[in-house]
Amino acid sequence: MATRLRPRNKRCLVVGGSGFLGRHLVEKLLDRGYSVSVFDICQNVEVPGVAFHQGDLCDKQALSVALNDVSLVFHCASPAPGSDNRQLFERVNIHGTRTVIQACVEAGVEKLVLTSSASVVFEGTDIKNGSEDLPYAKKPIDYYTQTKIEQEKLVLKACDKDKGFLTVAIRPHGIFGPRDPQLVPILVDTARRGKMKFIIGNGTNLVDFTFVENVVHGHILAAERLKPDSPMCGKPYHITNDEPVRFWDFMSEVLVGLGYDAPRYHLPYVLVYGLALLLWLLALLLRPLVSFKPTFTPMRVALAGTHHYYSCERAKQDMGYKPVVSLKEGIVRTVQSYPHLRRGS
Ligand SMILES: NC(=O)C1=CN([C@@H]2O[C@H](COP(=O)(O)OP(=O)(O)OC[C@H]3O[C@@H](n4cnc5c(N)ncnc54)[C@H](O)[C@@H]3O)[C@@H](O)[C@H]2O)C=CC1
Ligand SMILES: CC(C)CCC[C@@H](C)[C@H]1CC[C@H]2C3=C(CC[C@]12C)[C@@]1(C)CCC(=O)C[C@@H]1CC3
Repeated sequence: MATRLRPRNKRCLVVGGSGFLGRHLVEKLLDRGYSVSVFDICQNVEVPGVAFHQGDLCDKQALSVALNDVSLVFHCASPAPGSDNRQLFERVNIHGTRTVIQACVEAGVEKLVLTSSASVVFEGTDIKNGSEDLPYAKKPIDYYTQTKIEQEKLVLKACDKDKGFLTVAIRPHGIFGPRDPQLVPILVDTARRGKMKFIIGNGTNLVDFTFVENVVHGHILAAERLKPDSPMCGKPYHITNDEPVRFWDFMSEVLVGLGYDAPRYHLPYVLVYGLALLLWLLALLLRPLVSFKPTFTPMRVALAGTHHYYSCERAKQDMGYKPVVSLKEGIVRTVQSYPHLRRGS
């Protein structure tokens, strides 16, 4: 069907559509017959049939051009969580999201689906089968989490049935899959530097890792089920694989799949967390003189040594969500997609 003939509710814009999740979302939307445009600060590849708008989401004018005749917006742009740049996070995740909301309202967009994060409730201590009713983290563990909280609040508060502007937030956790720029590449880099020999803590902590196609499925379901009379308006939803796994079993499976040794020796969690905190402080203090980025940040150590898995019961009930790819299958497909990261290549 020619783009201009598609019904208005099938015309969408993916803000952050050049990123890992964004590109998978764009591909699935195209498969499902949507007319798709992308707005991103950078263009990694050209996707046939997709109009690309290059710009910063803090620039309302640039956004407005991209929003012309669009009724559905997915906002999945964010600076990389590994960055330590507080100003960048505040500018993009808070002020930028405010700009996205304003531009959407002015352009007459009907639905805004935000990619939030399950980490908005994570404070570095155990979460077991956490529901969406958990309070936001009072002491967010880093600037990324702090600004994701503010971003989610802004989007959910903007939901206004009377004005015909509906919003919803998807909270994925530990997304992995082909083309992921962080989880597998960081893991392999750490292994290649001989630093993946140790298990932090006793190794029994359960976490969620979510295959990217399940996250995409959750976003599209949310967009399609979001209606003025649905319970979804202005609500957050966990989207996971619904198969919590031991953090260190998951890491080991990926490492072994790529030809590396699984970590074996245990280190006490408190010791590693303390060291990571010390290194982080040192990096902060020395920043004007020398710049170094520790691999084991307090956030990563906390994620590696605690339970953090979430219930997606609400998504099942309100939007009929069910993962479409199992964890086992997701790991196989992910490992196959990284031939260049195999040991010896
Ligand atoms: N990767 C993960 O495990 C998880 C990710 N998320 C969220 O999912 C979303 C997507 O994450 P990923 O695809 O992993 O990240 P990514 O880094 O691959 O993609 C983010 C995209 O946003 C774009 N972007 C950044 N700043 C921008 C700006 N000022 N204006 C326009 N575009 C801008 C980037 O160019 C990039 O293409 C993010 O909101 C992230 O917070 C949530 C939970 C887990
Ligand atoms: C060096 C090792 C101890 C850990 C290597 C793997 C990590 C890079 C990843 C394990 C869990 C991942 C994760 C995220 C990023 C990559 C990991 C830390 C997020 C912080 C990405 C953004 C979110 O919203 C939450 C994610 C939680 C899990």
